[in-house]
Amino acid sequence: MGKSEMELGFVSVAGFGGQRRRGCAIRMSDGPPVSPFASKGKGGASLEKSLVEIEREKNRALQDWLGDNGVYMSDRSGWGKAPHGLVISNETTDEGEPCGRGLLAKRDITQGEPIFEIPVELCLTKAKAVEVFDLPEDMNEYISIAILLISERNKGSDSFYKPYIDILPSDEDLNPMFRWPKEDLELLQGSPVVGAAKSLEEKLTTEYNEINESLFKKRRKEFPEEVFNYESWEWAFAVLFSRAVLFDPLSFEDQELGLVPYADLLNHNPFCSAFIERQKRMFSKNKFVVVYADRNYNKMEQIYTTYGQKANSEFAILYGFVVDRNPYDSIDVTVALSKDDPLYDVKVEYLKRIGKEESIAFPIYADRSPVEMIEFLRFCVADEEELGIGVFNRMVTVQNELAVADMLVGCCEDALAAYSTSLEDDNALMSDRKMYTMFGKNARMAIKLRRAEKKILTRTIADIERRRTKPKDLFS
Ligand SMILES: C[S@@+](CC[C@H](N)C(=O)[O-])C[C@H]1O[C@@H](n2cnc3c(N)ncnc32)[C@H](O)[C@@H]1O
Repeated sequence: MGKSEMELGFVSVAGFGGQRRRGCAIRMSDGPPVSPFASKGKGGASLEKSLVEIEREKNRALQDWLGDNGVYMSDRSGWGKAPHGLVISNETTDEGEPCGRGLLAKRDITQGEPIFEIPVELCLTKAKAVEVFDLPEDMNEYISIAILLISERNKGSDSFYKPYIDILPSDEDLNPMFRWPKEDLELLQGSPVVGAAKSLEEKLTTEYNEINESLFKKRRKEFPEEVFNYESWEWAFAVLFSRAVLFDPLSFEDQELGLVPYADLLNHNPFCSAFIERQKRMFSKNKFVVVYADRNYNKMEQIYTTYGQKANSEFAILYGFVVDRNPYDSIDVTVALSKDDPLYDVKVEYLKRIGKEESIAFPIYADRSPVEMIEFLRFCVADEEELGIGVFNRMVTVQNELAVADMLVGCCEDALAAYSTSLEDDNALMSDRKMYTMFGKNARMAIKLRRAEKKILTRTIADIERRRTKPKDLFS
């Protein structure tokens, strides 16, 4: 049984008005970060009450549905079972940002305790989709589950999954970066994340067009255009990217993608190690998805999971949020052979032979640069003699090591110069809390993300400058 990692965006954006800063329009919200359930204006109190009540009813319906379908939801201990220990909160926050629903401990929970167990039959998987729609066996898992999800949402009250579908974020509340409007992406001018977000959107469009031609149009009765259109396709993928779990990721044969009702209410904490496992039971052919507590939790504490050791850019693109305290944050920096290098042709020829490009993007972190990048840089800056040594996994010569430092500093400086704002500008924007909270959610995430990237680049430069006097220790 391998660890499963949530691959995962919900976001509610209130973008009104506008402010210009160095050519970038920043959309403002009409107030501080708000929960999707908060109300505004006259008559707000009663509206809020009813919205809150509606969302609570959805939670109750989900919990009843889980109980009716084999999940132990009782408040009492059962045979070998502790009372169900969770309650759904509709208004969780992290770093001052609303996170939507989340799961809280209803009682003290002990480290290692199985917090809940969901029968695999309740999960939405490719196998289910193939069963319902007779889809081609070789169809991609994401596409198969997206088709099932769109179909179940459209069934409304007739869907077995209704209580689950009802708690999924709506189209407006689902705002991963690949769905951001152009003006929000402009706030990230210079960041490599913009290209990545656009490329994901293009990929989704291409895939939709292909499936539309090869399946939907050919089986129109089953896949009517008013249901299986690009809007629902994008919604389904945004749900999948932000909520699906990969079971048994380490086993090529057993790994499987699935949406796991209830488990997908767990929010992300980079310091959490709680994992989601699919297990087989003794004396039963049924499998369960189990979540274990990674530590002791006090009553009313939020229970988290980890969505994996991802960079903020990945969280933004797939889930629509960014975390400041992300120890795994990185930024891709592209390093390349110089065309002015007298040995350019020889080096390109060599790289071709070993199947490498002459320009490669590497992730750099606040506290380290990848060994492979340093090796590649040593090769890129090598003179004829150094090239003859042919070993780049350690310092070649002092001169070569210092040339690597120069090149890396140059790449980081170029990357910093590409943004339309400086780190100081972003620090000032974020430290003015009143102003910062007035921005729409996308704008807040964009500022947070570009600031985090600039911090990594600035730290890398400072670190190299500090170590320059001891070339042997520069990259060892
Ligand atoms: C798997 S769902 C978790 C349940 C979700 N909060 C809901 O309301 O259904 C993932 C989504 O929760 C939100 N989220 C999870 N962890 C977060 C965090 N640390 N900060 C901000 N938003 C978070 C994001 O919108 C993300 O796309």
